[in-house]
Amino acid sequence: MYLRKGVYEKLQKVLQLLPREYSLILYDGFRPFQVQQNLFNLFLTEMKRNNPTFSEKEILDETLKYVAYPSFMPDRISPHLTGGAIDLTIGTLNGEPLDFGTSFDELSEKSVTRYFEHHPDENIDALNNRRMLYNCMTAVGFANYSGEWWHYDYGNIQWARRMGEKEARYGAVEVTIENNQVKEFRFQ
Ligand SMILES: C[C@@H](N)C(=O)N[C@H](C)C(=O)O
Repeated sequence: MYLRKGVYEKLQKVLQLLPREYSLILYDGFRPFQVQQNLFNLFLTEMKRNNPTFSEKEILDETLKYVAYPSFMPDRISPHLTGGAIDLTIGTLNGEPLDFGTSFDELSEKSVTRYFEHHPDENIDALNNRRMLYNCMTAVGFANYSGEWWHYDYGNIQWARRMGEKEARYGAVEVTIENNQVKEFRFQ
């Protein structure tokens, strides 16, 4: 997995804040454009299959809650293309994920970070675990995407907007891929 150095350093700080019996499980970091595009198409197809009565617009609007549109445009860069976005959870020291109330990437309203704040009786463990991740991540400077409890940003345009920063620190990263390996990075 590739990440911006600043993101990696902040994750080290998060590990120091977490109670000693826990670890961080990293699901996804930097994504090349092609990967974002494939993910977007996969989610769109899944959304269509799950909601056969939805209009094209409803399918698109719902899909965009769970995956960013693949874009290099500076004011709407997909966050994972910058290396400044991380999808993660908290696990035991054996790498077993704690209960966060949904699986990673679940297409469900329960994936909204604050869902259990409004439904605490449904799953108090998930509520507390989401709070633990949120508090540790925001304490070191990450900003959460409110639609997904596992997605945090640092340094990209989404982070800058949520934090009231004048500008992003990280733009998009383009890569050349050969034989499924990254051969060259180009920083915008
Ligand atoms: C696909 C999911 N893990 C994700 O990363 N969603 C956000 C919104 C994204 O694509 O940036």
